[in-house]
Amino acid sequence: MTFGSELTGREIAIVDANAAALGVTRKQLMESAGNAAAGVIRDVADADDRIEIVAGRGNNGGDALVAARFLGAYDCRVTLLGDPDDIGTDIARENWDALERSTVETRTIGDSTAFDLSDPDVIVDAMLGTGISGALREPVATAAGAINEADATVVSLDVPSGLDASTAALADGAVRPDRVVTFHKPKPGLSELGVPVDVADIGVPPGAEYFVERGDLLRLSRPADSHKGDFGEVLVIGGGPYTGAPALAAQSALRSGADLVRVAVPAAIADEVQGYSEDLIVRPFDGTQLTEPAVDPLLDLAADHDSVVLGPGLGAGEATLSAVEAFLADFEGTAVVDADALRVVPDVETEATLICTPHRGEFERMGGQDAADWETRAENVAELAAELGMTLLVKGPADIISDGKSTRVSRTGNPGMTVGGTGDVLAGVTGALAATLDPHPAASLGAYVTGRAGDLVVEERGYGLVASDLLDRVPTAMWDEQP
Ligand SMILES: NC(=O)C1=CN([C@@H]2O[C@H](COP(=O)(O)OP(=O)(O)OC[C@H]3O[C@@H](n4cnc5c(N)ncnc54)[C@H](O)[C@@H]3O)[C@@H](O)[C@H]2O)[C@@H](O)CC1
Ligand SMILES: [K+]
Repeated sequence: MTFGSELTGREIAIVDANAAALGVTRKQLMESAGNAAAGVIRDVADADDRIEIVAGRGNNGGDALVAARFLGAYDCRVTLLGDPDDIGTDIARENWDALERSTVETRTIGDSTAFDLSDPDVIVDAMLGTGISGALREPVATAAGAINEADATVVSLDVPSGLDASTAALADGAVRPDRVVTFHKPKPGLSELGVPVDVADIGVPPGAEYFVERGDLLRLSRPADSHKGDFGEVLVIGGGPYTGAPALAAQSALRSGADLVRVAVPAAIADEVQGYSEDLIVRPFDGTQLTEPAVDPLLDLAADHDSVVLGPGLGAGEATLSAVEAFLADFEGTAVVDADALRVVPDVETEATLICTPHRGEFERMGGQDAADWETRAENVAELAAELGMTLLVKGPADIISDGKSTRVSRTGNPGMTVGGTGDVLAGVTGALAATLDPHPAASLGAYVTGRAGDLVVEERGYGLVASDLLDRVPTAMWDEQP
């Protein structure tokens, strides 16, 4: 179980980058795509047919340049819409250069008025794929019109040029194909076209969707023009017997990009928590631990935040656990629940969107079945997540993330991270991500980034890390390795 049965443009980019992270390059995928496309074209064309291949400047065009190489036995002409120097990627350019040195007939046109077709029997539409944005621009618009007018069988690669794979919207003047060969997985909008769609396996490694890898960082876009509040406000509710945990979670949330992080802790430890960092905005509630009287004010405070991190350092006192239950019963926002607060989750009825981050022992206490191998454990996590109706992130050598529908595994992290406090860092990172992302991607990236931060520390200093060492590696793990 991984992403959905149809991949949007954004997910395609993530899968692409994850395949590369797993050692299967984009050029290999392009080669497989072009080969698969050639197979469908052979299926459509007669041996003496005239084939016109119209290639765009992106990797969709690149696929067609590979296909042309496989169709050397046919009467084939390749038209590149633009100048070779405009070709967007090195792998497409390399395939263009190879074609130019071969016997395949090629030409380039930049000006749409020059676009003409030689009355072909088959036309291959490889102008735009999942990289489309907006209405068709020249020279694609004119070429698409000519293709639609032609008396030929039209085969579109990946998607008809003009279909936006992220929204399933068809641009005006989009190519109307007789057949589509799409790569790896169907795309939104294809099934509504009413034409045969071949889904070609192009050798994307099965882990590219299953494992959370560097490609998933593409979900994090910090637009340069962002302003305060774009990246969410997080409320950490914790502390009591422990003071470091809520401070760690809060500092992790800040390092993960949250604009504001408030920390609600018992008044008895407020000064101590503030002492960890002046960046924290401490909101004390009466007493030495969380108890019922604090719940209503906390619900009001939580309503002003995009996400809540509930649990770090709260302890498992009877009064505290019933206060946690009371809070969750009335809370309707998004919360990451960690540590002892997890004890009450299976029994509480709540409208809240929950991301629970148990370790394996806490997972079992919540009713999950632990298992030695992570495949079995993954199935059990999916089962409990479906039963409880929430997203589970079960920490372990391999972190397992599931909402009951999609299950993924993050393999970053190392044995040095069993030290206390890394769970608080994970909860804070996940809480910050949950302020702007859906629960499942927030949990997936929370696990990946926290583990990666721990790996960076060990790479630099060897074992002996303490949880606070992770803090200044979180931004590195989030931003410095974007594919
Ligand atoms: N992700 C994957 O798993 C794989 C993807 N591959 C191919 O890569 C394609 C995506 O390639 P790219 O991301 O390079 O993007 P595209 O090749 O879809 O198009 C990008 C180019 O089209 C131009 N363009 C965008 N919108 C336009 C519009 N409205 N009018 C005119 N021009 C427009 C852009 O300026 C850019 O030059 C896929 O559709 C697929 O064919 C394959 O190589 C195989 C593997
Ligand atoms: K296309």
